[in-house]
Amino acid sequence: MVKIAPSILSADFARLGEQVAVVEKAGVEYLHIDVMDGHFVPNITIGPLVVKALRPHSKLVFDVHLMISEPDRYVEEFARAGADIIGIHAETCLHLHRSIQNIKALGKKVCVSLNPATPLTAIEYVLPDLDMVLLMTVNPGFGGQKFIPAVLPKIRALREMINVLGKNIDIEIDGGINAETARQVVEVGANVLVAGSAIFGAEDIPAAVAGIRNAVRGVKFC
Ligand SMILES: O=C(CO)[C@@H](O)[C@H](O)COP(=O)(O)O
Ligand SMILES: [Fe+2]
Repeated sequence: MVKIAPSILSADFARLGEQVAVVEKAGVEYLHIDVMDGHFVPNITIGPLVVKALRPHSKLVFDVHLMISEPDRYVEEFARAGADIIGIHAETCLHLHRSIQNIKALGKKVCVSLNPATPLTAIEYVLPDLDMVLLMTVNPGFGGQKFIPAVLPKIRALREMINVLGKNIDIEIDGGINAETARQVVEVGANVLVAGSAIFGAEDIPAAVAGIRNAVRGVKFC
């Protein structure tokens, strides 16, 4: 089943708790939390304090997308704050295998993210250790950017790699997802969809969630 992960980057930060409750009630599975440091990406967002503040108010799976340099320095703090899945960028890790093991040792699910230009070979030898791979379909740093269709063959190639392994590894797609692009990425093997502006930017948030859900209903990897 396809999971929907609204990104709070496009939420109203002055009413964050309320907005999380709205998407939770709309039936999404994950809450996608974008952490940016102004160094790895040209934007600064939030840290573990916000994760900790939201945790008692939501039962959603907290999917923390770390877009920060030297993520090893912070993973323990995010784990303690209430992250369920911790995602690190391969581009930020000098010792990717070690960083993955650090997250696993904290008892958290581990995700490795790749920018649009980073090849799948960056994760080839660690893939069996991962719970999820996040493929960026925009350059990281901002919500509301245009989907990069050149990533579609990369999604398909990753699904084929995972099928060969015979393991249950999720493929999460992040950037420019709406009802139309959601369908395109699910057709080539994605099963977790991040959507920020398409959900929190909508007049009717539950209708936007339903629109994405309906667009991918019954769509099979082909
Ligand atoms: O990680 C990021 C951006 O770097 C994302 O999670 C965005 O927040 C997605 O926003 P939309 O493209 O869906 O508006
Ligand atoms: Fe993200």
